[in-house]
Amino acid sequence: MVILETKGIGIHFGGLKAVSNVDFSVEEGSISAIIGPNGAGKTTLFNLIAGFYTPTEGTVYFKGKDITKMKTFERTYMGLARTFQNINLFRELSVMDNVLLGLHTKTKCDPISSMLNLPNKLREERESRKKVMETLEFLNLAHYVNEKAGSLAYGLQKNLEIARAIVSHPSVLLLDEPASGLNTNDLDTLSQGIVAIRNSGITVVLIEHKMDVVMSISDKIAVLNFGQKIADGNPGEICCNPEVIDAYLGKDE
Ligand SMILES: Nc1ncnc2c1ncn2[C@@H]1O[C@H](COP(=O)(O)OP(=O)(O)OP(=O)(O)O)[C@@H](O)[C@H]1O
Repeated sequence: MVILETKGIGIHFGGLKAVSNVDFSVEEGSISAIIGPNGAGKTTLFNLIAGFYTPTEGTVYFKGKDITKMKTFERTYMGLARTFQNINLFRELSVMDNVLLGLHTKTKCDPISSMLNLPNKLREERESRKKVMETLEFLNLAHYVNEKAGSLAYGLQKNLEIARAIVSHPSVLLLDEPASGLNTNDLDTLSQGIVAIRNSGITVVLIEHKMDVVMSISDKIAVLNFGQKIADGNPGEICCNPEVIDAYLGKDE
């Protein structure tokens, strides 16, 4: 079943067609990748899907519903989560507090209960902390729960961003270049982590330049070039597609 889909989606910035007429669909329970050269429109496509940009053409569907005009937070509430290309943590806050922030869209307590520390507020906070600990354990971060986010090594900070995005157990996780800046040793761990996330029931869509990661874990790959989709298929189909080789794989990235 298709869980996420764009039909004819596009956005123009002045005269620049950053994304143009892109049909992109994601099967529930899969890992999909979006690849393409620098400036091809990958992050812009994510921004259109997540609601950071309003398209100048086309439609976005999530769980069968037209979400094109929905606000970002409404999409998050429906179960669409994302990470950003650059690390976007609260460096002075603890690992626990950073991940707790990822739950704020799902907590139900009203402000008065919060101020008065009413029992339902306390219970909710206990449950939230338990969920955070489970997520940290899942991503091998439990050991760092009380550390400041900014004090963690780069690879752990990237993992922490993923923890914050998945703590509310979204239906779809959009990962923007999760492997950027990681050393070769960390790439295998990242790939295993992404597969484990998918196996836990979260559909994953990633933008990635590291071809080893893309080819080893993706069920489907879509290729963008100059804002347009030039190919999609499984890794075997993509890596021998002449247009893809010409546009991307043949270049040194
Ligand atoms: N808000 C914006 N205003 C104007 N131009 C933009 C904006 N956002 C993106 N662009 C342009 O749209 C094009 C696509 O950018 P985008 O960041 O989506 O590419 P990308 O494929 O993600 O590249 P990279 O792999 O380098 O991250 C680029 O030419 C970029 O400069």
